[in-house]
Amino acid sequence: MRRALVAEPVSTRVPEGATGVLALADGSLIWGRGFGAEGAAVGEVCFNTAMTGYQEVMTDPSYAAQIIAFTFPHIGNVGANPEDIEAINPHALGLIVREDVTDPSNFRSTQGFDAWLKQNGRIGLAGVDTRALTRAIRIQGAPNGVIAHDAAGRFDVEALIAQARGWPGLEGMDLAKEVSATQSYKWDDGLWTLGEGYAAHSANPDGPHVVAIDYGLKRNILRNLVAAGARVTVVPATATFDEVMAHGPDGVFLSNGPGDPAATGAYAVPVIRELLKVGKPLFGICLGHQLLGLAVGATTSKMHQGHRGANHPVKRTEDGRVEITSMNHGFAVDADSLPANARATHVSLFDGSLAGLELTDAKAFSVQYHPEASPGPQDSHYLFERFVDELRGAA
Ligand SMILES: NC(=O)CC[C@H](N)C(=O)O
Repeated sequence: MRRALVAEPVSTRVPEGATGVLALADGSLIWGRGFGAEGAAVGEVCFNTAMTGYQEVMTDPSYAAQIIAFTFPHIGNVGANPEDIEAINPHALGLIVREDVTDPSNFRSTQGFDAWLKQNGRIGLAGVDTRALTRAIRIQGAPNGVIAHDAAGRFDVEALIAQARGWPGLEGMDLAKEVSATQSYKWDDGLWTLGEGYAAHSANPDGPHVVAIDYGLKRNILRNLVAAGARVTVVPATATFDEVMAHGPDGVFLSNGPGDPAATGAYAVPVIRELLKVGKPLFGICLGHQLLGLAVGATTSKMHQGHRGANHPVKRTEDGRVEITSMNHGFAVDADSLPANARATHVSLFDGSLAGLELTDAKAFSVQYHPEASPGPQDSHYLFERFVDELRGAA
């Protein structure tokens, strides 16, 4: 039987001063101080070990339906700003932290983190022993739970536990089409405010044309494609092969995104297979990598322990070089399921899981990690140049 996160029997009495709680499907209750928005949200509880980038993490659409425990104790102290977001809205449901969020101290801050969370309807829970929570998650896998915040300290804990138990879990869940853009758009159409340096780049009128399929994409991927010299058009997750081709792509980018790749694969894989058939060069990141794997006949599985952080070492099989990478994934392509026309290009040095693949009979490659990661590390930026340079040759 799984070990509960706190000693049994669990008391349902609200401790003095508690204004927030994490209620897990196994009946565990982790009390703390609520911040950000009030309310309750149900999802998968996972942890992230990055020391910086909490705003990027909260707005990364790949975190839809997830509640993130940050292992770094000081979160929120550089406030919030309009530049560090990976999507217009946050997608993570909430966050769990050790220390209370302090007033911001940073020249880039335009708003306190607490106010930003309130404004965006995201719930925080502070004062939690995040080390103990992380150890428990490592042992038992990412549990389902409800994060709740009520300033008056009123909680119906039985109902919260029941809600956590009733949530079906991420396996089998397609979330890509929920977070995707619903209409195509050109990245350089002024929809995004990127600052002066990027305005110059974003024109790239003669650059190769990349059509990016948005399964939940992060802005910084588009910035990196543009910085490498491409013109970029974004299409929705559910775009058909004909819709993708109507934009006249030189190459197609398969984005990151939330949920179970096998579920999203139901509509994404047939499109990717068609693209391979007509010889379109492909580059995939994270969910896009998993979908490319599925498209060539590999399988994906939910990992016991996902990878989420900014210092994950990955070995490049070609030359043994180690890249320090950012990661955020809970599923992986099963290395032993790769077909004969695919080879493993990168391997995680934490657990040996597959971190990159390349087709030997097509111009298509993908990585499980996030080369676009902002803030850093930047070891893997070369992948954007490799893709766009390849398209230049083909354009
Ligand atoms: N960042 C991503 O694209 C995540 C992919 C997938 N949802 C996973 O958790 O593995």
